[in-house]
Amino acid sequence: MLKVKHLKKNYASFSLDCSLEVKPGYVTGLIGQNGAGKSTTFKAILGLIQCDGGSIEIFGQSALNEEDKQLLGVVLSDSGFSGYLTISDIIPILENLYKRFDKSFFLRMVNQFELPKNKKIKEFSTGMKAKLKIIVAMSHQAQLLILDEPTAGLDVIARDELLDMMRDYMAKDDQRAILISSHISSDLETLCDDVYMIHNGQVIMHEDTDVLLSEYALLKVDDQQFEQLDKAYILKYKKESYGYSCLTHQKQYYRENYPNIVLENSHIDDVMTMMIRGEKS
Ligand SMILES: Nc1ncnc2c1ncn2[C@@H]1O[C@H](COP(=O)(O)OP(=O)(O)OP(=O)(O)O)[C@@H](O)[C@H]1O
Repeated sequence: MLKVKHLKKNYASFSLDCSLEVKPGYVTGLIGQNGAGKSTTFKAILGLIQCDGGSIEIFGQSALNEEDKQLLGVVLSDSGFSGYLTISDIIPILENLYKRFDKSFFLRMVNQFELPKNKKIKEFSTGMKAKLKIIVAMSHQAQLLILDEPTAGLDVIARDELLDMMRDYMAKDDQRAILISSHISSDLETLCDDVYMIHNGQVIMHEDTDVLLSEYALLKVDDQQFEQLDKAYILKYKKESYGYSCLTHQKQYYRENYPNIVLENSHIDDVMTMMIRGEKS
């Protein structure tokens, strides 16, 4: 559905070189620190900024045509309707923009999230604006959703509701897909099928979320255990006050061969931190 190969964008003090793929039926996450290049990647995919190299294939083509734009739902941090409009004002705009705009779904979601229909959007709270953007992106039965930090600024309950909404959206059609970025790794862990980690404009890891959660682990070892440890399956290690923490993608190997070592299940945040701050073994 979306294939990005060595997408390049150069700014004065930043260079992006990103490859990723989003398959039909998949929710793919893009995770990275502030300034890692997530928004630049999303904007380049959408043709909103000029690329300096690489290729993008979206819906089997190298550029988005008008027809394909109907198949796309987008949330960007700096996108949205004029703050002077109300939800009632934007309904006819959406009807005009999208052939498959589903007004009853849109209104159902607006009611579910208790968004006021006749209040100017500029008077909405951050969370209300975020909810409206996602509802708009989902209301025309798009095949691919590209969501840059859609849950930013939302409280736990609202985030949960929106994650459920994304799951429902996926469940309705097995050819749909979502590319989503988030700072909140728990969102990605429960929603995404696979995750790309981006750092300084480079993809430093791509893994299925199931594998990440079931086969990756942190070993906590003292200096002596570290010396004796087979490092064949240690991706990164970091010096700690007690010795070392080591990231492995072969939890079972260390569980079987080093039964006395403390082994902690890792979360996406741990893996990300180790991949960025750890030393290569
Ligand atoms: N128009 C621009 N001109 C110059 N530099 C830019 C421009 N847009 C982005 N950058 C730089 O590119 C880098 C990546 O920015 P980007 O917005 O893609 O990061 P991000 O991963 O989305 O971060 P965040 O999570 O903070 O939104 C940053 O160093 C940023 O300063």
